[in-house]
Parts: sequence; structure tokens; C-alpha cells
Amino acid sequence: MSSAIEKATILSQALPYIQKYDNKIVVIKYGGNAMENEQLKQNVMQDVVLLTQVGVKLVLVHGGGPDINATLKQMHIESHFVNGLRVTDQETMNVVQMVLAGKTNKNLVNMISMLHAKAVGITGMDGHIIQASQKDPELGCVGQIDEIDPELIFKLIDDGYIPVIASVGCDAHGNVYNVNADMAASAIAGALGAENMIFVSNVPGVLKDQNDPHSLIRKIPVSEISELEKAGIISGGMIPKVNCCADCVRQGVNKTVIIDGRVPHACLIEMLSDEGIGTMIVGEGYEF
Ligand SMILES: Nc1ncnc2c1ncn2[C@@H]1O[C@H](COP(=O)(O)OP(=O)(O)O)[C@@H](O)[C@H]1O
Ligand SMILES: CC(=O)N[C@@H](CCC(=O)OP(=O)(O)O)C(=O)O
Repeated sequence: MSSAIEKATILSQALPYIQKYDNKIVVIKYGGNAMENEQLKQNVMQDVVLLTQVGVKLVLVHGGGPDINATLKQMHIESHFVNGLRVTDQETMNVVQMVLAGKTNKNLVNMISMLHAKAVGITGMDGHIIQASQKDPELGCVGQIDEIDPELIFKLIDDGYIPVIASVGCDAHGNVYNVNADMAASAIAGALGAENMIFVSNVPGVLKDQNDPHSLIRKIPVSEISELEKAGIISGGMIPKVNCCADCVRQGVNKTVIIDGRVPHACLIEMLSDEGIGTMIVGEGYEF
């Protein structure tokens, strides 16, 4: 088969998926670990733009843990994590806000703009999107999400913009909170009634053995998550991520997956083919 026919065949195979997701809201959480280099980011942003172009209403929620770590290190501020959450004193909070809402957010917006699509970079503080409160005094300014106001996001996607949201929230008294980006993304997906929630990370999905990339667990029922946690199979940043997937499932999001952003066009493979990659978190009664 000539390569032109091959390309056309692949494109036409995507048609049922394009129709399935037409006008549907999909939230992509783009984790800092999958932002390793410019090429990786370009690939993910190309997928975001292509999906938007074919009619998906895409919302991008991003983290930036490694960017925050690097800036804190330059400033000689140490980082500590408890169950995957950064202990955040006021000085650290200022850095988190500066890096996430500034460098990381605007870099992604700029990349989308260069691909001739329209993005608007905001934080969870804009339009009261993420209303938060202190999660635990020992974690300092780490926020737990009390409420999501999706109005601004609906307005942006209805006007054809891709909202690019940094995971910083605030309360009615002006306190600013560092919100784990997985938690921000899953709460936003729930509030928007999203069809799909895709977590883009730097691992193939949930692995049985973190040293063996072939030990991928393809599907995890929500009821088995706590056992995996107790057995130490999931640890660190994977703990909030998998629990956020479970929250999405409980909030009625149809499909929740963790995929590897290092695989070129992982989001397209996930959404526009039946090859499904990564780990899917499923509710009770899901047919295997
Ligand atoms: N069972 C597991 N399978 C895969 N990764 C795991 C597992 N348990 C813990 N992890 C860790 O979780 C990390 C992904 O979470 P996180 O660092 O928060 O990523 P992101 O920046 O994409 O949100 C992986 O890089 C890996 O170190
Ligand atoms: C409370 C908490 O831990 N907040 C995260 C926010 C960024 C984030 O979640 O980034 P990733 O998605 O790249 O991990 C942090 O300070 O690193």
C-alpha cells in the first residue's frame, strides 16, 4: 500500500471516534514529569490542538512539580512531600504560584498559540474556579478543594478557547493554596460533566513492579485501589493520581485513564483508536 493510502486509511479509521467525541468535554491533566523537554511538550500540545480542531471541547489542567523543584533548589529552599503532596510554607507557596501560573502555564499557552489555536492561561483563582481551604495544618498552604465553579471554563470552551489551568486555588479571605494538579483536574472534570479524563504522566500507567515497564496493569477496579496502596504497589505521586481517577469514576466521568506522555501522540492513540494505552480505572460492574 502506498504511504498516502496508508495515511488516508488511518485517518478514516479515526472517524467513529471523532464522531463519538464531537462536542464532548475532555479534560487532560498534563503532569510536570511528562514535560521533560520541549519536543515532548510539543507532541502533547499538537494532540491537544488536533483534538480541539476535530470538535472535542478540551480543557487542559497542568502541574509542574519538577519546574517547582528546580526553582526551589535554585533558591536553596528544601522540598518535603507527604503522601505525594508538597509541604508548602508561605515562601514555598509564593514560588509555586510564580512557577505554575507564570512560567509553566504561559509556556503551554504559547505552544498552543504557535500551533494556530486559541488558548487562555488561567489559575484556579480566576473566576472562583477552585475554592479551597487548608487541608492539614502540617502541610501548610496545601489546599483541599471545597467547590469548583465551572462557569468561566464553560464560557471559554463555548467561545472556542482552550482553557489552560494552573492548579492554584484560593478561599474567600484571599488565602492562596497549592492544590495537587491531579486533584484539581479530577474535580474540574467532575464539575464539567466531562466524558473523558486523561492523566498524562511519565510512566506507562500503573505498574505492578516499578522497575518493569512491561508489568502494566491495564484495568483497576476502584475497589482494589486501597489494597494496591497497602501493598506498596502504588506510592508517591501515584497515590493521589489513582485516587483522583477513582473520584472521576464516582463523579460519572465515562473513561478515566493514566497514560504515558513520552509516547508520541499518546492522547491521540488513547482517544482516536481502539488500542487504548495505559491504565484505566473502572467502576464496579465494569465488564472485563
Ligand atoms: N505502581 C506504580 N506505577 C507507576 N508509577 C508509580 C507507581 N507507584 C508510584 N509511582 C510513581 O508515580 C509517579 C507519577 O506520579 P507524579 O510524580 O505525581 O507524576 P505527574 O507529574 O505526572 O503527576 C511515577 O513517576 C512513579 O515514580
Ligand atoms: C500540593 C502539591 O503537591 N502540589 C503540587 C502542584 C503541582 C503538581 O501537582 O504538579 P505535577 O502534576 O507535576 O505533580 C506541587 O507543589 O508539586
